[in-house]
Amino acid sequence: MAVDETPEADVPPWRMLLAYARPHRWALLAGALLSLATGATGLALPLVARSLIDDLSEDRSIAGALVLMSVLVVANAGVGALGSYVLRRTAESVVLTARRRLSSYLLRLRIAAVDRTEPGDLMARVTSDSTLLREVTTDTLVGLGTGGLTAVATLVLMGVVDPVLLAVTAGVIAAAGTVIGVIVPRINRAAKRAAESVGLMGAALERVLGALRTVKASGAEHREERAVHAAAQESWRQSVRAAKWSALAGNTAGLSMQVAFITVLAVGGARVATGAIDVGTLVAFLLYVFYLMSPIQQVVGAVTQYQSGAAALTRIREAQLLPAEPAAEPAPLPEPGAEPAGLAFEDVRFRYADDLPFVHHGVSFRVPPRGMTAFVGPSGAGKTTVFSLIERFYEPTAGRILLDGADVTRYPIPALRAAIGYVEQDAPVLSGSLGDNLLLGNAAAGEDDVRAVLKTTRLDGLVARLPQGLDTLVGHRGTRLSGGERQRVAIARALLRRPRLLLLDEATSQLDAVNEAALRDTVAEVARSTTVLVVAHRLSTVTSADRIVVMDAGQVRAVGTHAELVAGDPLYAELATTQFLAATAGTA
Ligand SMILES: Nc1ncnc2c1ncn2[C@@H]1O[C@H](COP(=O)(O)OP(=O)(O)OP(=O)(O)O)[C@@H](O)[C@H]1O
Repeated sequence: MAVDETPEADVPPWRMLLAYARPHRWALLAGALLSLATGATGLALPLVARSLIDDLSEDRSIAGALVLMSVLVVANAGVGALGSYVLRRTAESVVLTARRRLSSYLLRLRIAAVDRTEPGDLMARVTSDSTLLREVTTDTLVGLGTGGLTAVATLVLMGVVDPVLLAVTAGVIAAAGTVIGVIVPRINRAAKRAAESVGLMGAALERVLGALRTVKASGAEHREERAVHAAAQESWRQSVRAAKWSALAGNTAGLSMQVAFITVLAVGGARVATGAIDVGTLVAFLLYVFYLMSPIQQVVGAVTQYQSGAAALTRIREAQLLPAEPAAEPAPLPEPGAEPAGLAFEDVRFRYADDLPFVHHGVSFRVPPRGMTAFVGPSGAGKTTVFSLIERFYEPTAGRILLDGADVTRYPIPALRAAIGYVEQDAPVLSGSLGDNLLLGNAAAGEDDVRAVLKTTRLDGLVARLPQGLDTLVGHRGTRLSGGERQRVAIARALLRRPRLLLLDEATSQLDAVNEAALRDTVAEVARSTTVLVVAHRLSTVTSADRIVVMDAGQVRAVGTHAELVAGDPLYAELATTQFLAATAGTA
């Protein structure tokens, strides 16, 4: 099953719904047929009732008609139950299809797109918006199909019984249809706003729960609580508004059928009096009017329910229109002993968005395979951005990035990333176990590899201390670990990928002196067989680097060794005496 079907911007929601339903069309058809069979057994009841009345008035036995009626009632209940089970099951499958496609798509979103969205809102699109498709599938697709067909069949039978009374009924239905036509757009607007508010509530909650310590430390619970409550309140208000209009539409349909009933009774009574029709025909017609109520309600329900589904589908489509990376199979990780990669930036210009200033103004440097290169420079100089561009989280506006002489855009993204181990500055650790975190980038890593990497990153002591060892749960974002442990987990994870190119965005003050020294040795060891790039904040890192790239305001201003740069580059000399020494002072 293709999961990467990106809907075009102008695809109407109903076509999206059909696309989601397509894989389940046979089950849907079976459910619809069962519903129709339920309707048909119900539809036969008035005819049997008429023959029962005829039998009565002509003094014939009614036993046969009674047995037939009982059979129809039982069949109606049995087939009805089976039909509704099949439909509910199919509706859940449609929701599952939508959730799978959307979640797969979200995982492929470009980082630039994610930068501009709220994760909580995206989450709401997968969780709550997709749920709305359940009712839409049963109520709209099937309701419209079976309700519509049943209504048409009923109207045809009514026409056979008495065309005049049918005309009366149709007139009343048309008047009600006009009123409902005015109401429907209002339901649509309210449903859309309600869904948006649920998204806002998700975003507000994610914002707070994702940084609860900061919120508490800032004493901002009440303010944040207000934001969440305001979104919840708005969702309530809009849902109530949608419910009000839906109820009005439903009642209009119900009322129209009662009006039709009374009108048919009056007109039909007159026709019986004039002898145009007999009482049996009037009773049969009235039963049809009564019977028509349910499919008409079903059709109106389908139309009103579709409004919230359309709102949800629009929001799902919005998410699927965000730019994503092409779908591709994961690439195999490098073989042990694979050659390290050379890297070059050629006059790279880059800005994070069209309305933002340039961050890189023509960055050029060349890093040979093997060895360690440190990137230094003032905060905001664009060092981390170098790494983001190598990983192709973003694409340069101009210039080229070459890996082993080939433009990085020539590699499939998974193949490019398979060659890279990346340790981000804030050393993110995912909720789950310590083991899950280590194997995140290389699920196939063997026990020996894990043991060796735990030793190099000095995590072996920690794992031995923990009663559950690698199965220890680390909490949301690894909050149950210390900052230094988190960083070492992130490094261990990157090393287990056997990278040809290791990108290490050094945190400023996460490691103690012992661990820092150990890590420096590890990185130096790795650099003997791998290309290592470090955004360096510590003097110890830069002094052990083979070369240092000094960046300032989005450009490379100098390249050299520590001694060369201290002597030759005033900015570097200043950084060396202020920033690096200050950063290492606490850990020395
Ligand atoms: N995702 C983003 N969207 C928009 N602008 C960004 C984004 N990430 C970084 N920037 C901007 O780009 C500039 C360079 O950021 P970068 O993280 O590369 O700096 P840095 O040299 O690594 O700084 P530091 O040493 O403080 O980590 C900064 O001015 C920052 O505001």
